[in-house]
Amino acid sequence: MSRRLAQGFVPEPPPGTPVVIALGANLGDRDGTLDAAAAELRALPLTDRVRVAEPISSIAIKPDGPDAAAPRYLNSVATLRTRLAPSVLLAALHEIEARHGRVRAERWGDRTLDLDIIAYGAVLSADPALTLPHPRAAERSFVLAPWLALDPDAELPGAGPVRALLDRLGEDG
Ligand SMILES: Nc1ncnc2c1ncn2[C@@H]1O[C@H](COP(=O)(O)OP(=O)(O)OP(=O)(O)O)[C@@H](O)[C@H]1O
Ligand SMILES: Nc1nc2c(c(=O)[nH]1)N=C(CO)CN2
Repeated sequence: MSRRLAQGFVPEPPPGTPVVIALGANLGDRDGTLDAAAAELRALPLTDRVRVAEPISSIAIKPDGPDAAAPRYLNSVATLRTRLAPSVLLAALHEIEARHGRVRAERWGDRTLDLDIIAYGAVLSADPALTLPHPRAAERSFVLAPWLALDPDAELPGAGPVRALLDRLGEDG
């Protein structure tokens, strides 16, 4: 045994990768579902420093644009550190979605819970099964606004400061 271990030195685990997750819900008890999902993120193995933004209400965006007839969304963002690999984290998020009755039918259809990985450290991936950063994050004020509220210095890898991205969306209406 090394002298440091013999002296009771317990090494810190590696700190993990900073990850940003978007949460959205527009069916059912949206508040309750987001609260439960936040608790489930806090309970993930090898994961700590989970912070969750105050949810915002947003109009449903459908493939043809904003849809005032669809139920409004509650959206939030969580930041955390994890030592789970990206694919393992995505599988865990799909399990959480499934526990909340998520059904995948039409594209951008109404849903009880959606969990997307917005960024996993500075990892860039074009894999359709897990594209990083999330390819539509920079266009989504319902992602950028709660993220900025959690972290005023947030940066979307490859796209720049979240504050500037959000300002740009504001100018476009
Ligand atoms: N960064 C990512 N986060 C979550 N899922 C992703 C990501 N990149 C690719 N995917 C893949 O996208 C598939 C569809 O995900 P999902 O049903 O949540 O899409 P969506 O929420 O309807 O649309 P959008 O991707 O525009 O938010 C998932 O099965 C997953 O494999
Ligand atoms: N307001 C809002 N609209 C959406 C959302 C969402 O989370 N919030 N998610 C979508 C697909 O992920 C499609 N449209």
